[in-house]
Amino acid sequence: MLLTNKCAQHGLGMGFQKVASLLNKRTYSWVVTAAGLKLTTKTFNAAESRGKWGGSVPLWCSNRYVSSVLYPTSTKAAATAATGVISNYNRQQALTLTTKAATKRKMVAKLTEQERCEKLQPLLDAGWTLVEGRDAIYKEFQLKDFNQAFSLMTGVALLAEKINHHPEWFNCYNKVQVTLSTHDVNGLSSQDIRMANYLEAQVKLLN
Ligand SMILES: C[C@H](O)[C@H](O)[C@H]1CNC2=NC(N)=NC(=O)C2=N1
Repeated sequence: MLLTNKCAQHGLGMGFQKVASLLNKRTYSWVVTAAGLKLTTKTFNAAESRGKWGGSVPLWCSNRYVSSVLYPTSTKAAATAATGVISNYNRQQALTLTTKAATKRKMVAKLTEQERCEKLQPLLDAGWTLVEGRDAIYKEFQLKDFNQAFSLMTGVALLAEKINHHPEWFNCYNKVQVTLSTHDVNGLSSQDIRMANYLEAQVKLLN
């Protein structure tokens, strides 16, 4: 479960990263709920939390909503900062995170204009097209037969799971129609470039 990029966009990524890196402290006084941050008197000691949940600190995330995150009392400033950010943050947005993933996950952001020139243009030259009304790219691949089409899709599926980035696609016999966009940033990101380049490379190997 990872911090979504919407959080990073609103600066929550920083707040959470700061707080997340402190989540190994011993006592807590703030709780994040799906409705936002609230004060709590709960205290955990690291030994108990480690024993009880296995990880260093429990993060109660169900599906895509944080039901509670406990902040260290000694960092009320950080929690206040996070509170401040969360209070400005549309609470209806889904957010899921873990301490490890929150600190490690590389936040993807929408492609900049420069990146679009440098990284997107070569794909457009290779036959990808911009999707009308969306910040997304599309290409139809025609393979030799269904077997080739499906082996291409298998490779993409493995990559998708590895980088946690999934295509929108349709397959009919030897055709694979692919649309790429990053839902978390509502547009194109480096993840889409990476997946498109992977597709281009795989198709070259198959043909
Ligand atoms: C919760 C999960 O990590 C996110 O929804 C991932 C999954 N796969 C994804 N795939 C795509 N194309 N865009 C995303 O923003 C995305 N986000």
